[in-house]
Amino acid sequence: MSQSQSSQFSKYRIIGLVGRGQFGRVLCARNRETKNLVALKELEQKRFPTSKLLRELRFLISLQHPNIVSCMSLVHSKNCRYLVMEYCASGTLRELIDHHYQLTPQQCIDLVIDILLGLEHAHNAKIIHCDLKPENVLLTLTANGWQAKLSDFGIARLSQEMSEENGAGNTGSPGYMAPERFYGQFSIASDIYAVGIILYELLLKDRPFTGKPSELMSAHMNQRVTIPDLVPRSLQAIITKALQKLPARRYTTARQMLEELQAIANSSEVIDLNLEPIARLNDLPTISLAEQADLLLWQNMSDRVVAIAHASQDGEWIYYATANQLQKQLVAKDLSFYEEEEFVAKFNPAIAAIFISKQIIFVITQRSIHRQLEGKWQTIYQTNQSSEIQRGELQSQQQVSQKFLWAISPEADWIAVAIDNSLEIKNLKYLRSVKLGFNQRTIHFLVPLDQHHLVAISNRTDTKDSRLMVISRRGNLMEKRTLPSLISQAIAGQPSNQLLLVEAKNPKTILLLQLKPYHITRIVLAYQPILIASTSWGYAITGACETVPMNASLTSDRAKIGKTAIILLDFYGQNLGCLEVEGEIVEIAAIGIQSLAISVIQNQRHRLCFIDLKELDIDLIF
Ligand SMILES: Nc1ncnc2c1ncn2[C@@H]1O[C@H](COP(=O)(O)OP(=O)(O)OP(=O)(O)O)[C@@H](O)[C@H]1O
Repeated sequence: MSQSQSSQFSKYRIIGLVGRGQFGRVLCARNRETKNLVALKELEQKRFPTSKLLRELRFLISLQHPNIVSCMSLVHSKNCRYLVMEYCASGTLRELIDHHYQLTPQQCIDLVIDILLGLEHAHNAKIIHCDLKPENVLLTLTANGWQAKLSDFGIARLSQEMSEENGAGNTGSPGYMAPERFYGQFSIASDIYAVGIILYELLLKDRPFTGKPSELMSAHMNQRVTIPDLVPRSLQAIITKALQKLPARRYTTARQMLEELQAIANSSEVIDLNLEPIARLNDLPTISLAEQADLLLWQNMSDRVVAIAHASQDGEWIYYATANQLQKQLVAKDLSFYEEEEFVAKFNPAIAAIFISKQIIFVITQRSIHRQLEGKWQTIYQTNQSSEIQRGELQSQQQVSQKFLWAISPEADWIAVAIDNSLEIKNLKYLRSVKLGFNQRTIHFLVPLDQHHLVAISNRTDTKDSRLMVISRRGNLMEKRTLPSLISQAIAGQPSNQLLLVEAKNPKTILLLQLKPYHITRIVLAYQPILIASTSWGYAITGACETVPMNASLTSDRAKIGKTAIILLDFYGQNLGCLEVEGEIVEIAAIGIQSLAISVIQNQRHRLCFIDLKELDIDLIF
């Protein structure tokens, strides 16, 4: 490795800490020139003497394969050495396994096939991994699943070598270690054994052997593996062969195991395999709110509530819009009482959304007449004594079919408005604005990110992917990323830098996207999301309890909804609980930190309902 290669730490801009391993920290960084993301992995000088590390690096850099995390170089900062690696934005296979939901059998097999392809390439280059486990399999997102990439090649082997030299015995993870590894021996067959355990764990959310390291050692060496009958015989046979105690009885190459898996991957036995019951073991109970009437505060409304927002003062001031009217109402923080609603103002065209920050209430109105859009935003500055009104127009001269999109900064000092491929960001204090054009690219979603930035998302139907652009409030393009799917909804999370996106092609699938460090988690929900509210602890997502036909129009679908589910997710996408409400929820908003407000239609009656989450048996971190 040349000196110039190893001294270019400054060409990377650190974006954030991704994780910590036994060798040190892993950072997400951007190459200032190419704008590509990389992972910088700290390697302690003491643990890895430079000569040995450089020897190993020669192998690592030569290992180029789509299923192996590629290593680019070694760079030095003042205090540390870093391995520069390809960045994998969807975390590790461990995180995927630990989520509540179950992957499909096809997804499990595809991930294992990826692992075997990477292993085959390394084994052909005479490199054995030695420490294969879900923590060392990194993921990138693809259109329908993930691409698995093996990491820590060489470093694991070097670490093993260093421990042996120091008389410390074996390194490795006992849960995945083949029997011979406990005697300090390893071969291609030891990696195959670890793949067998990973396949078992992906399918069954458990490992064949668990316990303390000494118990694990004895189990790997002596105990027979039992595979539940649920797993088809063809898959059982593959796992059993990979997990033979004697290395010579296992698959002799990764290719052999891969071909057997490929042969059964599309068989009816595998396609029809229903792994859902396994995931259900971890499922949280669904709370039916009809049976818990005392936790709710219901109120009959004369009209449909189309928008809800709140401002916290001595109690919770709830603002809500019914068509052209904005009203407000004081509700006690513990929902023990509410006062009569008060009229605030009338609007024309009808209200589409309201947003409150500090004492400013934003009201967005819009209507479409003959494919011509008419829209306004209006702010009402409210204090106890007076209210001051500021108005702005959202005018479009063009014939357009889509809506205006808008994003308001958390402290309401700018508003961004997009229509088709143009974007205007208006500073509300100085009433100055910047305008941007995006050539042929239509903006489909606009999301405020923090006080200084917003995100514009554009779906590209020709390439079936979407482009995400981080734009500063002054109109500078800060960051561009491509997502491998089309998006049908996008909202900002309350920790700035997080977005929740719904995939258009996989309608039950959401993406939680973290920008610093860059991270994407794909989550499959039990229901197809309809409305999403971001809260101080995560997200509340409504979904129709009945399956909604994919090709039916939204309005006709909604008419059929008898019960609506509210799925509660934390910021990591973990399921916190599920509520079921009679009727159709047409609007949802977080009220303070522990309540939700929902607008419900049931038997053609309109109701506004407040739910006190603190009283429910749900572990929310308030
Ligand atoms: N190339 C990468 N791209 C994105 N994230 C990465 C990358 N490499 C590592 N990470 C993240 O950093 C964390 C720590 O990684 P690291 O490889 O140092 O430790 P580990 O594999 O968890 O444990 P060990 O130190 O035992 O190998 C991982 O859990 C993963 O989330």
